[in-house]
Amino acid sequence: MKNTLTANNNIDNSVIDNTAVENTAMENTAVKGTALPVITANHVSKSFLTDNGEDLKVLTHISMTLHEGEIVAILGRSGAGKSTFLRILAGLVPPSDGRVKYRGKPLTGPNPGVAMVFQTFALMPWLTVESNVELGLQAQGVGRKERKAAALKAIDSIGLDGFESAYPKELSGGMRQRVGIARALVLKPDALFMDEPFSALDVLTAENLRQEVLKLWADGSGALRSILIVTHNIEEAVQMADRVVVLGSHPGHVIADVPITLPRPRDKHTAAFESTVDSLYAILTGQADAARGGHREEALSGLQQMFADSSQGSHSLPDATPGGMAGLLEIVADHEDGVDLADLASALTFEVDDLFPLLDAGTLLGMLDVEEGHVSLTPAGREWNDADILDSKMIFARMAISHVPLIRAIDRTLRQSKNGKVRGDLIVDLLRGKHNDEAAQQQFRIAVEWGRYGELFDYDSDDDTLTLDDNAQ
Ligand SMILES: Nc1ncnc2c1ncn2[C@@H]1O[C@H](COP(=O)(O)OP(=O)(O)OP(=O)(O)O)[C@@H](O)[C@H]1O
Repeated sequence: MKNTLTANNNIDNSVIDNTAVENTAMENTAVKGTALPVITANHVSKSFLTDNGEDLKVLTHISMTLHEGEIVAILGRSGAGKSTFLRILAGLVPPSDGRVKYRGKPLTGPNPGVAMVFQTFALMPWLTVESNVELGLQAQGVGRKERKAAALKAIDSIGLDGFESAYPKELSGGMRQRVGIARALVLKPDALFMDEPFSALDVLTAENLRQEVLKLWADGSGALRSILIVTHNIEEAVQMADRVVVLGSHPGHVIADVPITLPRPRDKHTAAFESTVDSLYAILTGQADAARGGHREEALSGLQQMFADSSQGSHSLPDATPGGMAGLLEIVADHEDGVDLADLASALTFEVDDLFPLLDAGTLLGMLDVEEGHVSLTPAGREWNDADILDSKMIFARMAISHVPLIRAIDRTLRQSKNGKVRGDLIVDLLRGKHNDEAAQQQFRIAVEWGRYGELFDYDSDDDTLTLDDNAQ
């Protein structure tokens, strides 16, 4: 289902507001309807065969178009299938279903209009900067002289002048990624694909490089035309993109396609920027909430059913500790009317998406409300925050049993067993019905942590036994 925002006037689903765009980037910016499509995806789906021979559906019915001169960000949580989608558009992986076209022609192999920049730079350590940048041209059979001239120009354009003869190991992370970008630019691609290009860099370096890429895109030289960037960083998406395509998970699907009409260059510290970040955050978390809603109507019957149900919808317990949640609630409680996510993140000097697991855990437990990027305590959250240690454990246990199907399932399994004991492996095996091995172990670990904190049950890893806590009997 498509998610449309109307509350925020910086985001709408109409055409881009031309008057709002202040810099020369406007010439470059696609005004959809007039700009030609460069790459189109039509109902693209993708499944992978897992080691145990099952089909893992990663993407389902994704349609989108990248227009000439446009910057599009694909935003989604880890595992949503963003990189897989990018690789399909680049022609590096075939879709299981659906079609990709480049300039109107169906793709049958690597996309000739695309050059990629990777998170991990992917440079050849034995080659100099110049040779790394020339690689793609060499593969295209471009002559030596021409290759060198083009490489030096690309090196210069991204601020690497003077480093032509250096080897990757002599460069900082930021400089290495500049080489990665130069290597893509030298090919003069119709579309530059960037897969989390700044996420391995420190905050300041990432910010500088983002600005330089935007400058190059806007300078009218034609070095950079369309850009497709994959990111899980909402602020990055808002800073860079004309349009943000938000992917939901399991399997990856489009939940929103949102034009960003903020004037460029964009200032992160304006109210308009922050409210755009908040609105996108609401789309991402709204998706999680909708999925979670499904749990509450479940009628539990039988062990297998209990665990199958406990893994449905939201598909996993967020990896957050009760202590971490308590810490977050304490900070939110300092603000009587709640606090904006962006402010909360910046007060903690983290990025908004770093808070996801804690926020998800708080909302899952019914302790936090997150609406349109504004976080506040629910009455139960306030009660938990104000309680002394003993009461706080009881409140946590109550909320976990009523809101978290997996905790409820373990609690019921223990109560139904004659001696109040159950082997951990049994629970992990049941969880494997819905999760891969690693995720099943992780879910078990988180459930034990939460169950222990609420004094519902305990786990002895030496003999792999879960037991009902004395207080819970
Ligand atoms: N070649 C493959 N074989 C099997 N499964 C795969 C393969 N490539 C990706 N996957 C699975 O597809 C899912 C989506 O992966 P993908 O890397 O596309 O997600 P993502 O949104 O880019 O995540 P992240 O932000 O963590 O990189 C994951 O569960 C991953 O394990």
